[in-house]
Amino acid sequence: MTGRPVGVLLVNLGTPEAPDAPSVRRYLAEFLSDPRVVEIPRLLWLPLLHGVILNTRPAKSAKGYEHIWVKETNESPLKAYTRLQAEKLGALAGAGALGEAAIHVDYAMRYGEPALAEGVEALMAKGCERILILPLYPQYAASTTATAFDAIARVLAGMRRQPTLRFSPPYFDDPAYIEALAESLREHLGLLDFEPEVVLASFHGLPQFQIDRGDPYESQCEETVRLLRAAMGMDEKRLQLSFQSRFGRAKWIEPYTSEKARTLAKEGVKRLAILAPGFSADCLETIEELGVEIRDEFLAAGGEKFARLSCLNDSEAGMRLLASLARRELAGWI
Ligand SMILES: C=CC1=C(C)c2cc3[nH]c(cc4nc(cc5[nH]c(cc1n2)c(C)c5CCC(=O)O)C(CCC(=O)O)=C4C)c(C)c3C=C
Ligand SMILES: [Fe+2]
Ligand SMILES: [Fe+2]
Repeated sequence: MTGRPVGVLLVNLGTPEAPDAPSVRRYLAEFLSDPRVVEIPRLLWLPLLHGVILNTRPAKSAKGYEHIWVKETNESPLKAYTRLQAEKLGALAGAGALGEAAIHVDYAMRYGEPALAEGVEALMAKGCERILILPLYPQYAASTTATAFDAIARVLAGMRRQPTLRFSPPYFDDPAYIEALAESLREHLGLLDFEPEVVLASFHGLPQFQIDRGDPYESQCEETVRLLRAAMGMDEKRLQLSFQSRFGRAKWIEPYTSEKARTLAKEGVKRLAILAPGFSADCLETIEELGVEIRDEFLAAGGEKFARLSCLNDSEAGMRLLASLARRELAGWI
């Protein structure tokens, strides 16, 4: 290892500290107060958020988090997988997989803990004057990618001696991403005791007006699926696309995963597998929403076999992807 150390900070969305209503309330309050996430005028939104949503949603969501909580390490799956991704990427870097420089890897959350400021400061304390910020969002949305960069810029705004930063771009069409998804999909389909007639790629949804205002998110999801179809040799009927996790009453981008699953069952599809290529780690939205709610809807509508396939998480394919992204974005620094 030579030269001054370089830092890599993996950034994910955020997650509660405990599976109870007060912790979920704190998390949702921070998340849903972000004007990048909810683009409704503050004067209308804040009374609704504090008067209704934060009094009802936390208790319901806490039950979901309780189901999926990782008891051994006392953290949510999202945090557990993101931490493992950082640890494993650090080990890969230590073994020279990213190049010859000393590379420190850490992770942080846009909302909640560990905070972005903590992550940047921890890397600086290890001597990193150059830091690559790598948001774990394959597709760009203002509500995820842009708000992470906004928040990092606010962290630096308070510093006398700032590090030099690079921001990693969205990787929706990166061959390493498509190959990791294809490898993971092949492996998981091979483990099933049935052959799905349809594989559904379900992405987190967005309000339609955010797309209308210029978010490239929907077209990037479509491009990911187009490339994954090509890599898998699947056609449009076999590998389909939908959007989940609608929140509130506004129109979100369609088709909705819940409607899609029911429609497929009603059209006679008996065996369905769902993957979530837009999530780099399994979380409430994949384990509970897809694995329980959507499964139940599919089976209730006449489906017979259902499988939810894991996200890339800290799998070998997933780690190869992160190493590939980091190696490319660190070019010239290492
Ligand atoms: C209010 C609107 C929301 C937008 C816009 C939004 C965009 C968005 N979110 C993710 C990824 C995740 N979202 C997660 C949870 C979650 N998302 C919203 C709302 C919006 N998301 C809510 C209210 C919640 C909480 C769910 C609940 O409490 O029931 C998560 C999971 C976090 C976890 O701890 O498990 C992820 C991940 C993306 C990628 C995205 C835009 C593309
Ligand atoms: Fe979300
Ligand atoms: Fe949800």
